Amino acid sequence: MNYDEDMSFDNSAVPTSGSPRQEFGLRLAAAMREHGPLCVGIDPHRKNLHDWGYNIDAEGAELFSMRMLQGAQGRAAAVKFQMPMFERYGSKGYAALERALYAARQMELITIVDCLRGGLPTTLSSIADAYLKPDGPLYTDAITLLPYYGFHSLDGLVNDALNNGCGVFVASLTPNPEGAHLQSAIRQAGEYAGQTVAYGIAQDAQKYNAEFPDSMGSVGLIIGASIGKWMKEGGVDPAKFTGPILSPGYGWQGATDDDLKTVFAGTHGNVLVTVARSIAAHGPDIDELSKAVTAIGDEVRRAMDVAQHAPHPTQDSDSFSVAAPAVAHAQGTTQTGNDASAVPSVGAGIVHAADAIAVPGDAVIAADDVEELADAEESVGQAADDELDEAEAEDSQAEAGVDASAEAHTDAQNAPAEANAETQAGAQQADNANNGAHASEAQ
Ligand SMILES: O=C(O)c1cc(=O)[nH]c(=O)n1[C@@H]1O[C@H](COP(=O)(O)O)[C@@H](O)[C@H]1O
Repeated sequence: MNYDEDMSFDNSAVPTSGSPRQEFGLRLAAAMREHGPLCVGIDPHRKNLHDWGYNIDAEGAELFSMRMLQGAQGRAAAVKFQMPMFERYGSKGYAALERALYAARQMELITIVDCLRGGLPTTLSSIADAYLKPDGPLYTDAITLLPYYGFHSLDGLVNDALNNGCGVFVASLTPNPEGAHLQSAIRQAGEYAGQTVAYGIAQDAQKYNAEFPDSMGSVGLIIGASIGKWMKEGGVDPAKFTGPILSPGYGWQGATDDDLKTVFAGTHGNVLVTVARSIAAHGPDIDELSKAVTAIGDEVRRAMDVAQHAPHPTQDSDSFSVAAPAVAHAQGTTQTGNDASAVPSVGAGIVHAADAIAVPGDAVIAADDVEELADAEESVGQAADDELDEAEAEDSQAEAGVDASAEAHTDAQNAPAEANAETQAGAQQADNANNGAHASEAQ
């Protein structure tokens, strides 16, 4: 089946550029149409660096990134950098991330920096300056955000992102069990009183996307691929969201093709599936990484193709119709040439917490099942926690072992030389990208 022909958002019918506020969604949709819905997670975790025989330092993180980028180039729509895994090395780590971002842009990969920031508007304006402005040191296409000061605490940053042609992904229903407990809590007051925390987040994000109803928006959500059991409690229906959805959890964290098909049934070609460790496990050989990106990309593409053609999981008549967005259009910009007839009608509301969601391939989640599901989730959560503890323990051992024996370890001895060579290649790309950036600034 030709994925291109089956994108629910026929973005070939909309301009590839238009209002800056539309730009990230359009660029990401075009990249997903060309390369499929995979986002390669670049997580230079100490265990990954150790397994690849690299030093656990900024140089190791940069070398790791350059190899992951080469595996992803031309095979995946986007890459996502796990920012704290660079930050841990201080200024050298930031410099490594800056160079990796430049290299990724030169490779025409959409970049997301996973910094999961949140806070009050004054704090966030500095985050926008760092990441979302063309002259920012860590300029990227999109960043991830936490909305737990309230979604509107993010409005200034979201507008900065949109006005600069960038996007954001706001955590909504994350795959960790405690996250589900928090995010499915019922709000006591305010606009969304009586509905879940996650519902209000999704609804507020959707208001921005309603600005461009005929194409994928630029304000995204993070919805874990393994949250099937929590969809009813969470009160968020991914099929009614028209911005991009960044979905971690596939592969290493246990989510399968069936989970993707279930959780994202009826979505619109707007789900970007992040995979990090299941790809890194094939490194450091670039051919092997490339093959892994292609193979996992194909799996994810097939699953999402089924998902987006699955019947909409809920037909609630009380669907919310999203009010006109309370955001201003960028001055002097216009939206042109959208062919609304080429795009299916997309309900812009997000399902109410009390509405049941019929999950294809699974049972309709009924109220009676909730207790049973909660028990099941606890055991899954415990298993996941145990696995994480084990991984952490393994990581500490690995790090202790590597740190102690770094000088004697043959691989570790080889790594810096290789790191230098590749870092120079990355730096060269960064220089070229810099030159390009300066050239375009000069124009
Ligand atoms: O922000 C994220 O992307 C994220 C949010 C979340 O709730 N869970 C989650 O796993 N992630 C990230 O998604 C990636 C998943 O990596 P793997 O589990 O190795 O494929 C990692 O970079 C995680 O930090």
